Amino acid sequence: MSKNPVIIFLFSGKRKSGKDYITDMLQQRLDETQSKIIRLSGPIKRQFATDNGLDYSHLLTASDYKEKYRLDMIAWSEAKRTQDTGFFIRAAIDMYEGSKYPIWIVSDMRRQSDLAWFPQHYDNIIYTVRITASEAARKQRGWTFTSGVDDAESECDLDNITDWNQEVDNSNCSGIVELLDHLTTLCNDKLNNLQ
Ligand SMILES: Nc1ncnc2c1ncn2[C@@H]1O[C@H](COP(=O)(O)OP(=O)(O)OP(=O)(O)O)[C@@H](O)[C@H]1O
Repeated sequence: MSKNPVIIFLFSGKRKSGKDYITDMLQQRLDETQSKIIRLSGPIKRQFATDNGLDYSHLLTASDYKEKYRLDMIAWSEAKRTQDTGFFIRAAIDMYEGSKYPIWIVSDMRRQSDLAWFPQHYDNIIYTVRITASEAARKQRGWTFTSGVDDAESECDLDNITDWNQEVDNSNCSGIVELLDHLTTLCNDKLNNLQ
């Protein structure tokens, strides 16, 4: 039976806080045969694109295209999730072939229900990271407050959670190397324990 995963990183943060930026850097540091970025939004975007005749690859980029459809995607996915809280999580693990990789990097945690699901199914191997950034930094990266998006549950549901394993300010690059060093050490410890 597969022992995968041995560690799961759950990243969250407001829009343009730098989740993709940091999780990409983390994966570049790790052996790509050992780690996989899992985007919970992946199957949402794929299915939404199929159902609405849209370009799936465009929805994945930090583009105006993604922003244009964000509201509709949120409403559609909320309805699915209400029926089954684990629906998109299981679909994402499947889509990114999680069972092949010991290290999972979930880059877009947005809801308390997602945060509750992982320890229920993968106890003791979860490490949560909250990325923060000042509004000024986020604006510089292209963020503008959008009603219906920035005040929606998908953006605010984790705002009052405080018990993250680690919280990092990504307003500038000062804390990133230290974070990546620490996470890489955690991964190596876990992988060494397997041998
Ligand atoms: N520390 C940093 N230094 C320089 N550029 C950064 C930094 N962090 C993020 N960026 C840039 O800011 C932009 C937004 O970052 P990113 O896409 O990682 O945010 P996100 O939190 O994943 O956003 P969203 O929730 O909208 O997908 C990207 O162009 C990224 O390259």
